[in-house]
Amino acid sequence: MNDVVSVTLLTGFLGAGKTTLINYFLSHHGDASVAILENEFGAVNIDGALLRDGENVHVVELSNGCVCCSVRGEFTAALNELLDKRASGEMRFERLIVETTGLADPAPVIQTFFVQERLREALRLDAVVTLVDCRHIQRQLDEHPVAAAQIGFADRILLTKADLCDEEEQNQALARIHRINNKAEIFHITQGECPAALWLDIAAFELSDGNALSQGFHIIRAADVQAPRFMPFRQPVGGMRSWDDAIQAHVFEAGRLDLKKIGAFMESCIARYGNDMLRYKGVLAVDDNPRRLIVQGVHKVAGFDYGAPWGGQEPVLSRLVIIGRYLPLDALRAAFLAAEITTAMGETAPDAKR
Ligand SMILES: Nc1nc2c(ncn2[C@@H]2O[C@H](COP(=O)(O)OP(=O)(O)OP(=O)(O)O)[C@@H](O)[C@H]2O)c(=O)[nH]1
Repeated sequence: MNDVVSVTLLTGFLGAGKTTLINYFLSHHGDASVAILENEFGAVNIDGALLRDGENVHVVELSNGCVCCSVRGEFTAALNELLDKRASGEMRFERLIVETTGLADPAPVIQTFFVQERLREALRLDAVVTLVDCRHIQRQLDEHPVAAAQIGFADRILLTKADLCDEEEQNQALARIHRINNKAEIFHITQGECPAALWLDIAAFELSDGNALSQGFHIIRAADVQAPRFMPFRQPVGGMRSWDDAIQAHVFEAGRLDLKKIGAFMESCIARYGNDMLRYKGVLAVDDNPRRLIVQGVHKVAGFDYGAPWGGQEPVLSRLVIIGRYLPLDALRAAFLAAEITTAMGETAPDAKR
């Protein structure tokens, strides 16, 4: 086993496709020996549950805050713990992928790898890889400065969801990305389909200036414009920057849900509040379906898919996390609960353990 662990910092705004990319990698590299540090903004970590398992795939979850600010100490502790377990043989992994929350500023996360001597020696930051949602990036850049920071720090950019955009929209997104960062190569990917060689072990962090690697894949070279170089944000005096207070993660929980009712709830919620629903994802138990219903969305683009069956022992619990702002929470919570299946006696269905 190599002594130094190669680290990929995977960033990109909420819903850009980070987990999808990791899953694609895992499903095509069954022998992968990898630790994945998953950071979620909300208290409930849905991504961890959506990642594929593997013998040497270790998923560590850090929830309830961003590794760039509120749980930064936990992040350092988690890195040290991973190294301890690797040294003792309890865990085997050759590489580490850190998936930040979609709201994370990469700068303090990058710093973490250089602050402690032990981390500096045992970990090598290979690249900051940023996923950019072609469909939503203009709006994200207009409304959230951190989206620009994520693009600005990228050694490599993977442009997702171009399949949802026409050519003009794609060109506009590219031009804007290029104005922020004109050094990172940009690759189109759809549904995470990306050869590992394009984002893992690319040694782009240290050589990021002037070391453009051409892999002969679908490379988009935006015009060679003179653009201002990206400048990182300054930390405000007196502490860490925290995110716009208006943005919060909300968790909705219930037992089994009536598919028609929850479908109608989601539809009306997205139609009315989609603009303020930055990101939502959920694992739901519906009707008497033995499989989980996975809900995913960014603003008004939503997807529903049946995932793995519920395990025999685990409580059947429907969970929806919405990261949003200005949402009428009480009304939404009541409407969500109203979709719960009840017995003739008015009680929730028997396996709805909460
Ligand atoms: N149409 C389309 N959908 C995509 C693409 N890539 C990802 N998605 C979908 O976008 C949604 C969000 O993808 P995730 O991989 O969960 O995004 P994420 O960046 O991990 O999200 P957060 O962890 O919440 O920030 C999912 O429904 C994906 O299936 C793509 O290239 N095209």
